[in-house]
Amino acid sequence: MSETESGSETNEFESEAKIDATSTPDVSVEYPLQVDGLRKTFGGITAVDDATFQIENGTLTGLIGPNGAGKSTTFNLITGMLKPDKGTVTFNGEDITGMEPHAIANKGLVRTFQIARELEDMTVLENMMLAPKNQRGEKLWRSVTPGVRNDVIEQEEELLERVWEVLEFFEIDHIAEEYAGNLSGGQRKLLEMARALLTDPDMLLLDEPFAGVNPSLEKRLLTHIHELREQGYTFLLVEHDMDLIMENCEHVIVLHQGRVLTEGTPADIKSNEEVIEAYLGGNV
Ligand SMILES: Nc1ncnc2c1ncn2[C@@H]1O[C@H](COP(=O)(O)OP(=O)(O)OP(=O)(O)O)[C@@H](O)[C@H]1O
Repeated sequence: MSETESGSETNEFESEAKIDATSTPDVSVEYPLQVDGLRKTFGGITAVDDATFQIENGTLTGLIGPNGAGKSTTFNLITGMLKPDKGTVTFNGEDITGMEPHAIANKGLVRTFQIARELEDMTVLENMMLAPKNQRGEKLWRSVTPGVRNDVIEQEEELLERVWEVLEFFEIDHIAEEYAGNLSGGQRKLLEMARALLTDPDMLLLDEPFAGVNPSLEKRLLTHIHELREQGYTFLLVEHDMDLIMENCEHVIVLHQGRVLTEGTPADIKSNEEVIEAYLGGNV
């Protein structure tokens, strides 16, 4: 375990940094994400088959299902990495079906991405400065006096301020000068989420964010996710660890063979016979 990870155990993961309220999401939409009749086939395989669900604002929803259930494909369809054969994806009331990933991210629907190899040779701070900023986010650091040369400097300063704010929030400000390639698995996950947050999203899609993360850092990541959820951010989480899903999500959607088998509270899901059967009799 790295010094950072073990050191974090002492402060019980309480982050004092708060994300600036001016950048928190609009909470006026009850169901920001709606997926309706989504279908995707690969040759003879139907990966997603008439999937329909909606995600409530400000919630942490888990998307679960056995291997091959269609979770990753669903994520890819929602975020524009894949185009559906049928069905629609609506975000904040707008049909975003088939839009390009960057256009969807600009709307405030963002997924975390692994740090690309070329970014490993850059520091954490450089990774943050190079994080894609969406148009909404850019407005935050746009100067009030357009056309003046000092604008550029002001924008840079505002961006830097925001970068430090987000680094502090995730408690990785002390490794700002560290090369991304030297980070532990868990620290990389924190950086990935910090980069995603810098795009000023309304909703974050997390695909197995705890894979390869040690328990202490997993707890810290979860603390940050809950803090952000309380501030109004909406999360959709794909995760294989059932206990983690059941303990942390208020709503769970179960995919099976590309369809929504059932959805409900963790208690509903745990006692659902069909779900247990879908997992081949395993403990859910
Ligand atoms: N690019 C592809 N080409 C062909 N088949 C694919 C492709 N992507 C996914 N599939 C198939 O679609 C089905 C759903 O896969 P998907 O990865 O979405 O499931 P998953 O629930 O994310 O699985 P896991 O939990 O194992 O990651 C599987 O049968 C898979 O083999």
